[in-house]
Amino acid sequence: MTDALSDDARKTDLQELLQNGWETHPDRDAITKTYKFRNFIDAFGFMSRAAIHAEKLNHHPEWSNVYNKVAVTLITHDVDGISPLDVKLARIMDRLRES
Ligand SMILES: C[C@H](O)[C@H](O)[C@H]1CNC2=NC(N)=NC(=O)C2=N1
Repeated sequence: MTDALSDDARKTDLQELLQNGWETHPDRDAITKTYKFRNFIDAFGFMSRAAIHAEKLNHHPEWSNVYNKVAVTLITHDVDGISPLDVKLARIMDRLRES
């Protein structure tokens, strides 16, 4: 169990993610991003690497893949909103995307 993202962290951590291509979900207190890759293998490789981190954190993305795109939504179901775990996983995914 984790806590919802604090008001302070919404002004700092969340803003930083919004500068980096994340968007707030229109209907939920969640963040979304669609990553685009060169091809399906690169997209699936990203998902495989992200999945290992997600499992280690015990925090799992809602995501879908179509060919070279991976659409990600991050939310913490336990708090029905964004928590520090979503910030953590978002940063990891951005880092994996670059490598
Ligand atoms: C019981 C288990 O710890 C919980 O269901 C975890 C697993 N993964 C999770 N993933 C996400 N995204 N949100 C959660 O609240 C969550 N909870």
